[in-house]
Amino acid sequence: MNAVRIGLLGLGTVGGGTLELLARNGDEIARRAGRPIRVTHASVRDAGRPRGPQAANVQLLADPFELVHHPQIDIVAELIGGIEPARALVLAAINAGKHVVTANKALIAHHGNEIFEAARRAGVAVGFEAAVAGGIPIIKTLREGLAGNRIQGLAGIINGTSNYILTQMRDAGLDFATALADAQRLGYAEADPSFDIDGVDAAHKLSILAAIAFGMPLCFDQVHVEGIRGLSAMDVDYAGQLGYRLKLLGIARRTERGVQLRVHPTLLPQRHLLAQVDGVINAVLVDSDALGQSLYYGAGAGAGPTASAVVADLIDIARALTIDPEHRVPYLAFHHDRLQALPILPIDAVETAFYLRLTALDRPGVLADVTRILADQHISIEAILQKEPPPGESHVAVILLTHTVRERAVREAIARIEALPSIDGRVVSLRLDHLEH
Ligand SMILES: NC(=O)C1=CN([C@@H]2O[C@H](COP(=O)(O)OP(=O)(O)OC[C@H]3O[C@@H](n4cnc5c(N)ncnc54)[C@H](O)[C@@H]3O)[C@@H](O)[C@H]2O)C=CC1
Ligand SMILES: N[C@@H](CC=O)C(=O)O
Ligand code: NA
Repeated sequence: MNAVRIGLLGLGTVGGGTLELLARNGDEIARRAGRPIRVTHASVRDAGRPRGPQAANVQLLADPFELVHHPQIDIVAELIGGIEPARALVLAAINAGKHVVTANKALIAHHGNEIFEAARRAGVAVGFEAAVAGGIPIIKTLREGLAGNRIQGLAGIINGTSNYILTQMRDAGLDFATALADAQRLGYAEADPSFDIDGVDAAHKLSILAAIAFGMPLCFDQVHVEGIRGLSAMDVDYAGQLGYRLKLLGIARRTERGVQLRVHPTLLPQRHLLAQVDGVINAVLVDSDALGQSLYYGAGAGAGPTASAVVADLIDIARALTIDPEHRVPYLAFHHDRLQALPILPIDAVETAFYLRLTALDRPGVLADVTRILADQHISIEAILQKEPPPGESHVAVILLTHTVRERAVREAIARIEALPSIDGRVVSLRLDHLEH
């Protein structure tokens, strides 16, 4: 049978890994797909850069638009990243009748609705498994493996770079900047690493997961986003002393009042499976009614793991080339005309437990003032840790863990606590979750 011909846009970490994997496992891939899958063309920004031996038989095109219109290409793999020109290239490929595979979560989160609509009109397929949690087949799992379930929620570590940084800070005592530089060197970070550390990349991925899990259009703009940039080693340490670990979580949960969509650092009990997920590894915990809780774990970034997902999509499309497009698995798992625009809860209305760290004058009565304010807001306390002041210091660190409470109540309490003359500076607040539902 004729080979399926691939045009690669970008030969960086993921493009290079894809080329390498297709070459390494070519025979088995052909047996699975029913025909060989061959990269025939690639478009790169720097044509003069030396490429590996796998690129020897690949024709390099300077103009990526020439590639997407090339008559001898069946599937275009967009692996350059960013919004433009990626969006224009993907839409041009679709309109030229090409199938598309992309690892670009920013593109799908912002323009997925438009891209899927264009693909539906053109009768072509768009694969984006690599866009969420790298090599973990989480999109296939939600769309196909759990298709019989009602999915109530999911929580995941879905940014490898920030998890790598948190792990290196905790275990190797590295500072933030050194750990980030390592993640960049290892090919985990985005071209603009602020996307990783400010939670934006995780929010891109969360919006994709939520759309697929709940059957709603993509709504990235409604995700509440906080990253790890402001975390201090002190809070990582205190969390540990209280039996918790800090992780950047993406959480999507259906409640009676609306859908929670949020990315923020979260304290997790040390014994929780997600608390054990370290380094570049990602994991997604899914709550669904028939199966119960299930956990998906694996490398969330890097050349090989991401190529694993890209190549799986290429094989899926190669297998489906003979199938009527109307009968393919829907992009967002639910039929496109059956998506529901569910209300998204503002973060003020979300209920969760909290870790609060305050710097207080070491004087009788201060703690009583604080607990009175919390009681006024109906916030009950689960644990208190008070550190001895260092010699000569007049202030102590006090850490409070609360029971579950409405976010608005905590914000009001924090404002009143910060106004107390006996409290120094800002109150550090981090959400805490046992993820038991
Ligand atoms: N690195 C990783 O672990 C993962 C990356 N991704 C996504 O995969 C995509 C690619 O990421 P990486 O390979 O890490 O980036 P990269 O920066 O290593 O590679 C991108 C390549 O595209 C080339 N490029 C940029 N603009 C171009 C243009 N107009 N025409 C042709 N080539 C162009 C660049 O020269 C570069 O070689 C991004 O969307 C990223 O978010 C997804 C999952 C994991
Ligand atoms: N920068 C991302 C790459 C994979 O999506 C990450 O660190 O997870
Ligand atoms: Na994936």
